[in-house]
Amino acid sequence: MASRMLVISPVLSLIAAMVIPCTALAIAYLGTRLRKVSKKAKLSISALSAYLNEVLPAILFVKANNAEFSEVARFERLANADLSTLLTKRKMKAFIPQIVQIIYFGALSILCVGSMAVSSGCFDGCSMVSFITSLIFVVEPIQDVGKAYNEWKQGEPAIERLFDLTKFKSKVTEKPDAVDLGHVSGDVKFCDISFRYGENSPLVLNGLNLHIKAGETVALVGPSGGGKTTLIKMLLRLYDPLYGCILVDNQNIQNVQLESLRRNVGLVSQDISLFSGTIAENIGYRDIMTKIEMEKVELAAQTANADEFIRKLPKGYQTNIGPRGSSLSGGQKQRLAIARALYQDSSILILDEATSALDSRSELLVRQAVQRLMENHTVLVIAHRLETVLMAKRVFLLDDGKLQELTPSLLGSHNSSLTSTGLVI
Ligand SMILES: Nc1ncnc2c1ncn2[C@@H]1O[C@H](COP(=O)(O)OP(=O)(O)OP(=O)(O)O)[C@@H](O)[C@H]1O
Repeated sequence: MASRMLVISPVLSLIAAMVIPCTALAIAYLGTRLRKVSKKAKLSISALSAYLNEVLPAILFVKANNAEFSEVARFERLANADLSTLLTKRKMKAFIPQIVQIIYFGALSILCVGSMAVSSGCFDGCSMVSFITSLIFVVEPIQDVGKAYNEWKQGEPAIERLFDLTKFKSKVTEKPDAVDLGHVSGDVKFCDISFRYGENSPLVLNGLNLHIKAGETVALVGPSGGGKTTLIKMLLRLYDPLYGCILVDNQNIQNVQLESLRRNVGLVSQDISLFSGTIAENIGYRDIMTKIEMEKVELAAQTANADEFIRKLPKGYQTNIGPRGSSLSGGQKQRLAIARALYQDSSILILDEATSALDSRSELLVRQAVQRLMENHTVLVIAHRLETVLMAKRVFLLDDGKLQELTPSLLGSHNSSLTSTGLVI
């Protein structure tokens, strides 16, 4: 098209070419703004993915804390921020070609008037129309539509996957007449529980029976893959058993509201349960959508031996601890997890002991905190250390889907047969 314009009239082509600096200026200005918007869009998408990376691995903990709603709210806030920056970016990207067109049309009008005055008799009306048409076609609106269509097609599979996920229905459902469990004393019975993950998979739990009395601490040990976490998932009703039932204060958990069950059963996972946010928000996690009671937070931190280190932080309880509590040491993270459980004050606690090693002072502080946690609560602890096991009233080995109670004599003698329990001795 450009060569055709040159053939028709080199002078007018030169005048038309003067449009280029104007366009360049406009594009440069819009380009700077687009860069800023793109940077903002990148930050918002990375905030969203950092959030998902943090929350999805801890989904068990989120569910156990009835925190789905608050997490959905947090997700929506970040997703909406991302959507709005993305839309601004898209609008700007679409705006640039429009600006180019407007400048061209403006130039065209001047060109038309000017050329009629200047070039009278130089070339005929047909050439003039042909010249202007060529100029219009230099701008490539169709190419832009093609690009937009390409982008849309690229995003389509991701959107389809997202919609597929929204169609996914949980197998655990709440009965319409499910009752509120109220505040329980903490008596837990596993009655003849059998479970497998898939129809053709082997049984992970096989006719398992266990009665934990209110206020009692029971330790669960066993080799990796023995079914300890699965048993915990059953108690939180993340899965329903294939056979058998679980009773809390003699109520079958399949007949109670999920929210009320998970309010009474707290999960203290000392490894990965912290989120980016302040110390106060992490301890008062259960009230994050309502109002965190600072007095309760501080009391929980004191009992968990965490208050001292928190007060030394730059902003105390309002210090941001970074993704997964990355700015804290292992022992500090564990004490925060315990403080959170104390704040929640569920009658039944599942304590998933951290596997990471601590120095002896931290170990002692954590142990004291765990001991305090065990007072006044029913505790089912997945133990990895002999010291924790020795704090429990009864100890069970879970292997191959079956429970076997371990006698104190076996645990007292640090003998080699303990290696089958998966404990760090
Ligand atoms: N979501 C799942 N889908 C299918 N199989 C699973 C799933 N979760 C666990 N399993 C299988 O169930 C068995 C028991 O796993 P579980 O996580 O309960 O063991 P565990 O005793 O907690 O192990 P560890 O001490 O290593 O955490 C394992 O064989 C595991 O592969």
